[in-house]
Amino acid sequence: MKLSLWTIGKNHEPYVKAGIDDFTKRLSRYFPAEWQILPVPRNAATMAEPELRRREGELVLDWLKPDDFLVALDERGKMLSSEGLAAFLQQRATESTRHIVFLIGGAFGLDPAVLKRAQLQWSLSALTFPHQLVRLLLAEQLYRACTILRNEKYHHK
Ligand SMILES: C[S@@+](CC[C@H](N)C(=O)[O-])C[C@H]1O[C@@H](n2cnc3c(N)ncnc32)[C@H](O)[C@@H]1O
Repeated sequence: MKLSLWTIGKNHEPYVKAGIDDFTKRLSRYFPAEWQILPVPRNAATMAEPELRRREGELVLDWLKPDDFLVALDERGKMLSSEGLAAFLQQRATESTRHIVFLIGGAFGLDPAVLKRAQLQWSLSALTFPHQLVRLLLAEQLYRACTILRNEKYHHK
């Protein structure tokens, strides 16, 4: 099962890049994992928020393959414990999901059409985080979930 981590916007900022690289490398020991940074639509600066969200949404829907399992990160989504995330990965692997796409939205969040396409809308917290920090949290939480699945010493309760 492959894990893709998609985000819209700029490259990883240096203040999070080292951590993202580290956790993504660790995560790759369990599942093939890669980042995809989708480009911001042209003329984004001149677009109103709903238009930008819609254009970004079209891009995402274009990139997705029909059998991709989409997890949209959204603060209004379902909250999971780390054990819950581990159970989710286990279930997807058991059900022979080939590819999970974890999607982080741009500055104005995700388009309703993308949220509708998602099989899971996942909230990390009721707080709103900047998308650069969400990248780091996502990589770390996926790695943590994998260590839980393998009973490895990383996650302490
Ligand atoms: C700056 S936030 C966008 C906030 C936007 N105003 C909204 O209401 O969605 C950028 C992206 O980071 C992710 N994000 C931020 N906080 C999050 C949270 N608590 N849980 C899950 N994802 C979050 C989401 O994918 C969001 O689209």
